[in-house]
This record gives sequence, C-alpha cells and structure tokens, in this order.
Amino acid sequence: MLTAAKKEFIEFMMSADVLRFGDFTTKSGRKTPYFVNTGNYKTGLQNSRLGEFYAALVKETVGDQFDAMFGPAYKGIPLATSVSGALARNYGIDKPFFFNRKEAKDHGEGGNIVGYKPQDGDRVIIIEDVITAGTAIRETMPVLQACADVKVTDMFISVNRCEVGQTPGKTAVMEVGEEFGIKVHALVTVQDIREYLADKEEYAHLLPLMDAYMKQYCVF
Ligand SMILES: O=P(O)(O)OC[C@H]1O[C@H](OP(=O)(O)OP(=O)(O)O)[C@H](O)[C@@H]1O
Ligand SMILES: O=C(O)c1cc(=O)[nH]c(=O)[nH]1
Repeated sequence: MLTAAKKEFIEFMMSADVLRFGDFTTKSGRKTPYFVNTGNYKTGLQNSRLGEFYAALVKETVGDQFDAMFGPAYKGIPLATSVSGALARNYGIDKPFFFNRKEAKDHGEGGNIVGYKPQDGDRVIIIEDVITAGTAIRETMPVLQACADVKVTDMFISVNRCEVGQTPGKTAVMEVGEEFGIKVHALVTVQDIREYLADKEEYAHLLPLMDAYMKQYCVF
C-alpha cells in the first residue's frame, strides 16, 4: 500500500531527478523504463533528508542492534555516511561506518577498506541504493568476509525492484535472504512506484511500459 511516507519518498526521489523514466539498461543488462540514480543527489539538504528517510527505517527495524554500517562503492559511500549522521542526530544511535575502494590502494594507508575496521563477531548492516538481479551484493559479500568474521544481518535500500535473481521464480531479495541470511528492507518497491504513477493522469503513458517490464522481470 502506498502510504503517505512512501509517497513522500517517491516525490523526494523524483524532485531530485533520482527516479527517472525513459530508456535505461541495468547492470544485469535489462532494458528498463525506470531507473534510480542516487548519484543525482547533489545538495547538502538532499543528502541530509535522504539520510533521515533511511535512518527512520533503520530505527524502526533494527534500532541500535548492530555494530557498524557498510556502504558499498561507489553509491553506497555517501548513503552510509548520510545515514550514520541522521541516526546519530535524530535517534542518538551513534555507530561507526566504513566503505570499500573498488581498486585497492598500494601507498599511504593502503588497502581497500576506509573508515571503521570491522572486528570478528560484528553485526554489520549494509546501506545501498537498489537491488536488481543481486550481482552487486554478491560482489560485496566477499569484500566484507575478507575484513573479519562479521555477520551481515540487514540491508537497507531505496527501491526494491522485486526482480528475478539467478533462479526462475525467486527474486534477488529472496536469494540474498537464503544465501546470506540477510533481511532486506526497502523504503519503497516497484509496486509503490507503479501505484504512485497510476494515481496521476500525467503519468498514464508510463503504465504500459512499467507493466510490460514488471511482467517480464518481477516476481511477487
Ligand atoms: O542487484 P544488481 O543487479 O547488482 O544491481 C544493482 C546495483 O548495481 C549498481 O551498482 P554498480 O555496481 O553499478 O555500482 P556503482 O555504485 O559504482 O554505480 C547499483 O548501484 C546497485 O548497487
Ligand atoms: O540494476 C541496476 O544496475 C540499477 C538499477 C537502478 O534502478 N539504479 C541503479 O543505479 N542501478
């Protein structure tokens, strides 16, 4: 159901040109009529507001029951930093954050992890933009497992695209749960976006495109 909070988040993404409609190709090679580009957030206020949306979901689901948050390069990096700030400011949940470099650095401090140094036994949450086919999370898990014996418990994303992963009939989110034991929490889903569009006459032309895409790739 499209709650007022979900509607507000969809309008926030659209006002920042983050949620766009047109012809795009996903990392997994799917031709999609909509795309979420969190790289389009550009101002302090947008960043601060974005952090608040995620922080409210973290507070409501896991609260302070985690030890650190991880933002996968690249787009997870500003997400994790803004969420950590909002959690501390709004809820007094002051937790460390860390992120990776896609290419290891061979001078100075070296390595591929920046920020907090994870410890064995840490419960880690991941802050990301979207999950489509689940490739990115499968790239992220070995990076985390190489740091320490951490337990990744939850993952927070802007949009759950509800798309099939590697196994017919299963979403990437289901697979992530089964393979890694990670619970995925999304601010909105593709169904929320579709419902939002259906409420507004000016977006009527997008509905057949969304429906065709959802029929091809989504599992509900
Ligand atoms: O579930 P998937 O099919 O993997 O697709 C979703 C991921 O793909 C993109 O990341 P990308 O690897 O392009 O990294 P970026 O943050 O550097 O843009 C996007 O930011 C998601 O994280
Ligand atoms: O699947 C992807 O590559 C993808 C989808 C999307 O909506 N946004 C994004 O940054 N990547």
